Amino acid sequence: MNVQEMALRPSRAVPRTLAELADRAGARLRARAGQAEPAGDDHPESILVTGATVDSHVVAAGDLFGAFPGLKVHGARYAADAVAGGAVAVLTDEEGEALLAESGVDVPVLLVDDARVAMGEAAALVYGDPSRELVFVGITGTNGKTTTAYFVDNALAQVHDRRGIMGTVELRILDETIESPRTTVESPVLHGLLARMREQGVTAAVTEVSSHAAALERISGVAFSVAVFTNLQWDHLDFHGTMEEYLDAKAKLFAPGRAARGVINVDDEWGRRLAARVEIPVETVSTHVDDPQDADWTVTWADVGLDGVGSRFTFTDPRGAEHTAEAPLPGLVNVSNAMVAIAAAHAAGVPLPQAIAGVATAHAVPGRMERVVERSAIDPLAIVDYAHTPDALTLALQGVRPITPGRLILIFGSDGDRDQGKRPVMGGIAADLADVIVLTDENPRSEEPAAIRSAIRAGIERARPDLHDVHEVEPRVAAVEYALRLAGPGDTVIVTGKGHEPTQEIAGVFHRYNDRDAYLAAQARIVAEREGRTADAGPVPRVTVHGPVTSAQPGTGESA
Ligand SMILES: CC(=O)N[C@H]1[C@@H](OP(=O)(O)OP(=O)(O)OC[C@H]2O[C@@H](n3ccc(=O)[nH]c3=O)[C@H](O)[C@@H]2O)O[C@H](CO)[C@@H](O)[C@@H]1O[C@H](C)C(=O)N[C@@H](C)C(=O)N[C@H](CCC(=O)O)C(=O)O
Ligand SMILES: Nc1ncnc2c1ncn2[C@@H]1O[C@H](COP(=O)(O)OP(=O)(O)OP(=O)(O)O)[C@@H](O)[C@H]1O
Repeated sequence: MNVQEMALRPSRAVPRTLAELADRAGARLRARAGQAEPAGDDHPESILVTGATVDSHVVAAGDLFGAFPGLKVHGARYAADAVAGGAVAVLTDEEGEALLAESGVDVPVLLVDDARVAMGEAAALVYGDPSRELVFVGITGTNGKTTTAYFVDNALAQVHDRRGIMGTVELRILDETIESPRTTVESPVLHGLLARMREQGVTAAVTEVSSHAAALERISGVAFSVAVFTNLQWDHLDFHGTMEEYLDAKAKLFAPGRAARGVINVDDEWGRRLAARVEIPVETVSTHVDDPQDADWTVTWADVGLDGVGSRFTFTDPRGAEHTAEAPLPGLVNVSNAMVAIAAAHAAGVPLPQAIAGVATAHAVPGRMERVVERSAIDPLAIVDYAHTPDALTLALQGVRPITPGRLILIFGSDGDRDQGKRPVMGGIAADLADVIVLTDENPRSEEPAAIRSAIRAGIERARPDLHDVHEVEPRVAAVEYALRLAGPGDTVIVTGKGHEPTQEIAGVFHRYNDRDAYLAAQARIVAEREGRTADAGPVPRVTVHGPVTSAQPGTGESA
């Protein structure tokens, strides 16, 4: 176990017996795989468990190892490794039990039908049900989870000095932060982290809940104080199949027993469907001034502001009283996120004036509408954003248009090994809403990068048949610099898709890469050249200009 992994658990756990775990998880207890019900001296019910994991790489002495079918392989295949690492028992399903028997794994087995659900319950018990002892807010939705989570965290800060946050960007306890492996960690890690938080005096925490996490039962055993839904947009259909199934996954967060109460944004049809079907007490939120929905919290007026910093808005609360509030990031989507965060923080016990003040002063969220180069008399505004779905891209570009006197220059691509259908759609959106497109790579993963770009280009071409102002540039680090050099002071450069991500995955290899760092390095070279200083040699761009360049005058916003 390395230092980072150790930080994901409490330093001490009250030992639980296998009998207690079997009871909580609804499991049958076997002395070993393939054996009938235990009897006599062979009975393992008093064996003590002090931790839980589903990953043989991070097992600790005294752990319960959860083995369930993955997408590639059954976890029971790694049970022998886990036992060698100190696991004292394995929780698994029938298929797993057969695999354990085959490989001669000789520890007691907790046998269940659904090992993912049971593992969450067992881990919750092992770590003492920490989610029940904190104010714990879970946020789901296709877009806006991270932003809303940071807004809620800032609102909670008004009344809770000691907090934690778990999501795509980081896992943070007080001031200790580590890179997050994914949006929502596996259930034993979630319970372990919460237990560590409790140990450190944390009284309130927020987590993002991805639809994968809900579908794969990573939130099993968790009790949320407040469950929050932002929106449902086209994404992840490669995993969920249909939008209905996608909504079903999100709805798990709102199940009775899982969350005490809910806050649901009903701007979209999916939010309205969700609000209509959940059984827990729910407050609804409507944030679109021009398409108001019947809701408890309603945004009545919003001014996006032209300074690029944020927006002011007014809203009515469930009692009908009107309030003025601020969203600290640009674009109407952030009015939505701010409104939802205020309602969520209020539902989590933060008095309304403090919730409003906390959200208004939320710090920059890494990689979400993050301004990296500020506009000046000589420089463009340069923004990093995480938009990687058609709707998010539309909203991001619409959000920056009002703060762009010149040209809107978009640098983007699309992920490999993920939903392919969105590629041409996003190309079409870019063609409609950006002036200049710098098409590049995102995380190609195992796919051929040129093929991904070509699928996006097909969508661009449908909307912009002459492909004017479409530049294809690789690698991404060079595309960022290329776009920045193309831009003049009135222009806005926005790079979307990777947000805060610290790596770029190409052909199975994770290379250290970050959009913000790419901007900063490029800008440093541009400034050095401007001042006649020697700059390091920047990345070499491989460029294809696909059509006529019609807006060559940097910064004027006018076509040549
Ligand atoms: C689709 C998905 O969620 N896959 C996750 C899943 O992988 P898998 O089913 O292929 O696992 P597997 O390799 O078959 O292994 C099965 C079991 O054996 C265990 N194992 C495996 C190998 C080993 O040496 N030892 C070991 O113990 C694994 O921990 C696992 O429990 O279980 C693995 C172990 O927990 C995860 O790492 C993996 O997440 C991968 C990295 C992933 O990319 N997940 C994405 C899709 C995801 O979850 N994304 C959402 C956000 C989506 C969004 O909103 O953008 C997220 O919450 O991050
Ligand atoms: N409420 C919203 N509705 C639509 N798009 C949004 C909203 N909030 C933010 N976005 C856009 O979606 C991008 C991702 O936002 P954010 O990271 O907050 O969402 P997320 O749900 O955490 O995404 P992911 O699960 O992919 O990490 C932002 O960079 C922005 O472009």
